[in-house]
This record gives sequence, structure tokens and C-alpha cells, in this order.
Amino acid sequence: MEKKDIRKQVFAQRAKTSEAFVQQQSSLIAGKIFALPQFQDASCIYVYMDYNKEASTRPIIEEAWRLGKKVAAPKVFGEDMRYFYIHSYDDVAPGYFNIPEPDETRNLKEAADETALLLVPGVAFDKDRHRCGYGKGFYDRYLSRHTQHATVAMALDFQIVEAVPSDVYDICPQMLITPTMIYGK
Ligand SMILES: Nc1nc2c(c(=O)[nH]1)N(C=O)[C@@H](CNc1ccc(C(=O)N[C@@H](CCC(=O)O)C(=O)O)cc1)CN2
Ligand SMILES: Nc1ncnc2c1ncn2[C@@H]1O[C@H](COP(=O)(O)OP(=O)(O)OP(=O)(O)O)[C@@H](O)[C@H]1O
Repeated sequence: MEKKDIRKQVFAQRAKTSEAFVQQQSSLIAGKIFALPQFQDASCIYVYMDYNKEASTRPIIEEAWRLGKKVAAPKVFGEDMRYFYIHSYDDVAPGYFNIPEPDETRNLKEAADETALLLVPGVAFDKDRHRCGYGKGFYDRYLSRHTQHATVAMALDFQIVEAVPSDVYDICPQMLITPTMIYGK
């Protein structure tokens, strides 16, 4: 299947999925992430702010703050993403496509910490961790320039498809975590 059709299939599944199910499945993913040395040893987590029934990062963000870790979230500038530290949910406001982004009016500090664990969103993945996003290449561009991050993708089980076509510029997350499976290491 082409990426375009994979997106259609997953968006159709999302439409049938309740918010409550997404929350419950996301807490299972979070539990698996808390057990990883990549999470436990990181002093900083680069998150995404979930929207539109993506795997929710909220349990991870809250646990990271509770443990005294720094949390940084992405903001889109043209074709690029930049990360800023956030200290509470008051530090984000609807931005690009209504996705919560670090709020410019709050004077947040830009993050530059490649030792941070980076959580990768996606529309769909296959078992080899090939990723299909929204098709704008933000993560591929970002990760091609920031090569030292440990990367962990999060997805609900219906986001795992048979095969995602891979292009030369695609960068696979090192690990992919669903409520029931861990791929990669
Ligand atoms: N939560 C989250 N934040 C993220 C990403 C992401 O995938 N998830 N991104 C990862 O790159 C970047 C934003 N990338 C995006 C690129 C395109 C669209 C977009 O076109 N959205 C439309 C149409 C969706 C469709 O039908 O294809 C929409 O939401 O209406 C959204 C985000 C940065 N932040
Ligand atoms: N390292 C890079 N440098 C420049 N352009 C890139 C790079 N990586 C990807 N792109 C561009 O980004 C576009 C997005 O490709 P693709 O369809 O694989 O996106 P995606 O991974 O599904 O989306 P996203 O990363 O936004 O979630 C491609 O057309 C490609 O030209």
C-alpha cells in the first residue's frame, strides 16, 4: 500500500476509536516506556503533544515532571521543528494544525540536548519500524540534523500495518512501542 492509502486506512480506524480507549491504551504504552533504561536514565524527554487520537504522551509528560526530568515539546517554523522546554500544560497553546505547541508569549527556553530521549509520533508503522507520518517530513528532517537522540515511537496497535514503503530519507525510530508489543531495542 502507498503511504497515502495507509493514512486513509488509519484515519478511518481512528474515527471509530473512542477517546477513552486511546487513553487506556496510551497508559499501557506509558507503562512500557517507564520500564526502559532510555527513559529512566534520561534527564530530558523530547515529547510530542498528541492530537487527533495519537498515542497520548500525557502520562509520560506528567511522570517525567514528577521525577524531575526536563520536558521539551516541538514547534513548527516553516519546514522545521524546534523544541522548547515546557513546565506545565499552561506552557502550550494551539498552533500548527491546532496541535498544542510551546506558547511563544511565555518566554520558554529553547532546548538543545541531544542526550534527551525523543518520542516520535506517527500515523502508521510496520514491524521493521518504518514510519508513515503526515507526509511533511518534519521528523526525518529534524533527525537527519540531530543524530544523537535515542528515539522511541509510540502507536496504538491499529497503527501497525503490514508494510510501510520506505524512502531513502526515512529515519526509523530505534524502538517502537504499542500497548502489546515492543519492536527494536
Ligand atoms: N502531535 C504531533 N505533533 C507534531 C507532529 C505529529 O505528527 N504529531 N508532526 C510530525 O510531523 C509535526 C507536525 N506535522 C504535521 C504535518 C501535517 C499535518 C496535517 O496536514 N494535518 C491535517 C491533515 C491530516 C491529513 O488528513 O493528512 C489535519 O490535521 O487536518 C499535521 C501535522 C510536528 N508536531
Ligand atoms: N532530511 C531531509 N531533508 C530534506 N527533505 C526531506 C528530508 N527528509 C524528508 N524530506 C522531505 O519530506 C517529505 C515527506 O516525506 P514522507 O512522505 O516520508 O513524510 P512522513 O515521514 O510521512 O511525514 P512526517 O515526518 O511529516 O510525519 C518528502 O517529500 C521529502 O522530500
